[in-house]
Amino acid sequence: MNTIINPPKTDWLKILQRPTQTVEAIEETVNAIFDDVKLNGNDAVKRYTSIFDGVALNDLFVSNEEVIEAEKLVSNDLKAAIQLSKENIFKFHNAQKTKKVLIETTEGVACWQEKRSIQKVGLYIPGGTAPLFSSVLMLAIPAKIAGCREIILATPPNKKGKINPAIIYAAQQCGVTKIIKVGGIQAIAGLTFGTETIPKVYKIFGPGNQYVTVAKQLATKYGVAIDMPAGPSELLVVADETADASFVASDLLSQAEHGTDSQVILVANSMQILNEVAVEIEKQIENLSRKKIASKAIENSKLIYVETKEIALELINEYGPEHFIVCTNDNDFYVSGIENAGSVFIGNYTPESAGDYASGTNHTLPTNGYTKAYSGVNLDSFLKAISFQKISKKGIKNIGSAIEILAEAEGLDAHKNAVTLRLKSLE
Ligand SMILES: NC(=O)c1ccc[n+]([C@@H]2O[C@H](COP(=O)([O-])OP(=O)(O)OC[C@H]3O[C@@H](n4cnc5c(N)ncnc54)[C@H](O)[C@@H]3O)[C@@H](O)[C@H]2O)c1
Ligand SMILES: N[C@H](CO)Cc1c[nH]c[nH+]1
Ligand SMILES: [Zn+2]
Repeated sequence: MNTIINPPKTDWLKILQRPTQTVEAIEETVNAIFDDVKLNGNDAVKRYTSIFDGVALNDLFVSNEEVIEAEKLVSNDLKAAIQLSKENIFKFHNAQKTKKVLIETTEGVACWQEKRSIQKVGLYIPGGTAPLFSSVLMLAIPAKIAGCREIILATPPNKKGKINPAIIYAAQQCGVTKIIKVGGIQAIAGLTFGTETIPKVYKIFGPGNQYVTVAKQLATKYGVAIDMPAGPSELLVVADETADASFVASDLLSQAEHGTDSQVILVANSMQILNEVAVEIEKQIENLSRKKIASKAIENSKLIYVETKEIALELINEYGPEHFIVCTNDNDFYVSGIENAGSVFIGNYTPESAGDYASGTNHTLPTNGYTKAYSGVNLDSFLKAISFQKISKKGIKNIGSAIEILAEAEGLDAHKNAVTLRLKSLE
């Protein structure tokens, strides 16, 4: 891990660069696969599954037999843990329901807003290096609360053409309509264009590696909406001498183990905690089953010392981390000052893993600096807001002449006439 002391502001951009590839670097591959899937449907989807996942599939869908088998393969302990996680995610997302907003803007002019669900949604569940069944809960639970009608889940198969039973079980528990055994760019292409058997959806959700993330971004060219670019995991911890170095190191490693292109950063006002965390990382990494992946990610990672908390906060907002842990003697300063972050974890006893699995918040979050403009997945991600207005005779008299003047000033006679005719009818 690189230690950087008091970097000048002019260096921040370079220091805070993500290790992921750019859209430009992956675009060509995505475009070629999109064109092929658009033209050749399932044949192309199967061909790319064979190239990238090393398996020749006959059927792209999880069968009823596989659903029954999955239920038997998941242990009771795991089922109970899934249940607790499901309940907390449900509570937090159900509480996000909003009431109809209604207001009379001028006497006789009623305006209101109501939410409606997006009817067909595609959920991408990563499965390349770890079967992220927790992401099923994070996406399918709010989709169901919102009232989405068709919930199509796509996830890569293993070399035997199977999906991890916990993914199937979680999907079943959360009311997913269909599971497609397809991952990567070909899955996003299938959900974007539809094939002989894969339904075309209106919005695609979910995290994934850089290929999946770029494919989602390019899918928007074809009229499909996406939740956000949710790529390789990131974590930034701000800590001082009140933090526990072993806790901080464990948190940094928890996100480093996701992928070689994950990035973790420690910002500190104390050289002591910085050094202690570095030692702890070396120690703890030895016992990880994904040591190789975590070590590679740690190479992309930084320990940054800055003089003051004000400088620390400015740097953190410039980076805009997906996950932000605050462990200092003045947590309120960071909590009230944070502008750009996906999800914030406060205090020594709030590990990032809690948000990944069971606190109730959503773990599908913007990465790569997109926290500056995007929210993480929440109930509203699965809803659209429709506005309504109803104007009475009194109402049109009240606002009619203003509309006429505005329409005339824009040179739009027909707009003006639509009001003038009504006002005349009321004379
Ligand atoms: N931001 C978030 O909210 C969030 C949440 C969970 C996970 N993640 C991230 O999701 C990612 C999961 O990645 P993963 O790889 O394990 O699973 P994945 O399912 O995203 O990707 C696997 C697929 O990538 C495709 N692929 C692999 N190499 C390719 C290549 N060279 N060219 C074209 N396609 C290729 C294959 O089709 C494969 O099925 C990690 O980076 C993790 O950090 C992010
Ligand atoms: N930390 C990931 C989001 O970046 C989500 C996850 C799923 N499982 C474990 N972690
Ligand atoms: Zn995680």
